[in-house]
Amino acid sequence: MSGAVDFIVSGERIFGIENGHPLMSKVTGMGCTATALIGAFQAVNSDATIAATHAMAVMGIAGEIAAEKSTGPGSVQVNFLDTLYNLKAEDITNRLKLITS
Ligand SMILES: Nc1ncnc2c1ncn2[C@@H]1O[C@H](COP(=O)(O)OP(=O)(O)OP(=O)(O)O)[C@@H](O)[C@H]1O
Ligand SMILES: Cc1ncsc1CCO
Repeated sequence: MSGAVDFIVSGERIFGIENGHPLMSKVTGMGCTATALIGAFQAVNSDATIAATHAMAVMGIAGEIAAEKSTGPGSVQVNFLDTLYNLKAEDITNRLKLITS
């Protein structure tokens, strides 16, 4: 379930990702983008729950970096793609807001 907090729920395990930016909800197709990223992460991680959590962390962190560089939804859309392309491991370690149950 996506939103201000993304919840990844599977059986007994619940993870929350508190990254992202409200402007992301103003860009049509961000949900589909999240689905595509989750699919890509499934291809390289046999733990589907962790793969989805990692994907949403990258989604949210790229989204908040993009939004910080933007003046509205149009620039968020373009900056999101560039931020994803340029994302560094340190961006994830510095910004990750993970909630564990
Ligand atoms: N208020 C918010 N704060 C932080 N991140 C948000 C917020 N709203 C949405 N997001 C982020 O935007 C991304 C897309 O989620 P959203 O809930 O907007 O999808 P959606 O409505 O299904 O999208 P669409 O229908 O446009 O494809 C997620 O990564 C989510 O974390
Ligand atoms: C189906 C669809 N078409 C444009 S946006 C959208 C929702 C997926 O993000």
